[in-house]
Amino acid sequence: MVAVGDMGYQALLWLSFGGPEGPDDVLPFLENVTRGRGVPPERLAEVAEHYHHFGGVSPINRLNRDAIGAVEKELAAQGLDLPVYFGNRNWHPMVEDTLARMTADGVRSALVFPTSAYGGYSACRQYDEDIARARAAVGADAPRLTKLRQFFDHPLFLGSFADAVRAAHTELGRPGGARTVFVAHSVPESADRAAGPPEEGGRRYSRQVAEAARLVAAEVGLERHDVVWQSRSGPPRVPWLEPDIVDHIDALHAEGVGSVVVCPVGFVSDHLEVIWDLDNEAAERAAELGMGFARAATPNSDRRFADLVVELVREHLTDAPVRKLSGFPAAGCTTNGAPCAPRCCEPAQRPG
Ligand SMILES: CC1=C(CCC(=O)O)c2cc3nc(cc4[nH]c(cc5[nH]c(cc1n2)c(C)c5CCC(=O)O)c(CCC(=O)O)c4C)C(CCC(=O)O)=C3C
Ligand SMILES: [Fe+2]
Repeated sequence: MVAVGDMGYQALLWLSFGGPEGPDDVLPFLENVTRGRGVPPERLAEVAEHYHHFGGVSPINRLNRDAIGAVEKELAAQGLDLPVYFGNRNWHPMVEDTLARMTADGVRSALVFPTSAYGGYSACRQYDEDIARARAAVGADAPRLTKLRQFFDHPLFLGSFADAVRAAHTELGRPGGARTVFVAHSVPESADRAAGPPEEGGRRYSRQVAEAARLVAAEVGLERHDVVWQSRSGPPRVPWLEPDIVDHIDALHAEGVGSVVVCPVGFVSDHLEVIWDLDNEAAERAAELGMGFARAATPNSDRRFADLVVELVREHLTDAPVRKLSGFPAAGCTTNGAPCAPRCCEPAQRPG
């Protein structure tokens, strides 16, 4: 075993979104997610119903625990002695509590794996805010926390989506006959414009999503593909990234497209927004229109996901080459919650 502590890090903190684990958790969880964000009460009630449809349990915590188990095995297999801790932004185990435990266990410096591959406020900068908030809650003894970089263009991340898209086409059984549609979480137009350092011209989130989709499409050898969005929230008068996946299925039907493969390239696991908005709503619309529908799996279920995390860790421990397939700048790796660059992905001014 290599004592990674000798290299300056004593732990890996797995930092995720969090989700309810029973009916009584749903409302307090949603209040944590939306505090101060101007999400209308009608939208909250609607989303609460999605959770109650599954008994008030989001799969996200279980998926994270499964993935952590796989990463622990892979770290051990590669001879790296690095304990993994789990903390969330919005639900238990809360990152503040996890960081307090890490501090009590004597951790002085840790790496952080955020369960989002992309830049932008919700996908990157808000995890920096979580890190800063947890350190402030712990106080002067808080460990130094170094977040791993954005991995939307990593060959292991894109490779598992490429295999999943191929498998979904096989499942549909219409080789070359189905349109492939990549989908990511919508964000407000204003948030996307503010994504990235201002001198890069904004839109880091939507440009990275489009680039990830392009790279997967190229690896699969797709003739054409589309990039669309899901799960918009916020007041209707505020513009968000469009088109929405369900509207897009209507548009494809009108164009004469007979079947679709939907690939949730914006996410790492089959959490509630994937199983509700895609497997439920989008699949239902396709069925109503008589269209074929298959949804590509997310990387969490692929054993390469653990390899990806360990490879990102290794970038910090050795001079291992940084593997990335896009020409976009590597970003997101910062310490103690600092932004990637001045004014990078600044949070929008929110009502209230
Ligand atoms: C870019 C992005 C990602 C991908 C990056 C990443 O993975 O981090 C993501 C992931 C997720 N979003 C999730 C759940 C929710 N997101 C909400 C609300 C919002 N998401 C936004 C953006 C994103 N969200 C935004 C701009 C809002 C509006 C409010 C605000 O400005 O913050 C709401 C409130 C209700 C609603 O308005 O829909 C819920 C319940 C879950 C957990 C699902 C589960 O429980 O399994 C996950 C992984
Ligand atoms: Fe979200």
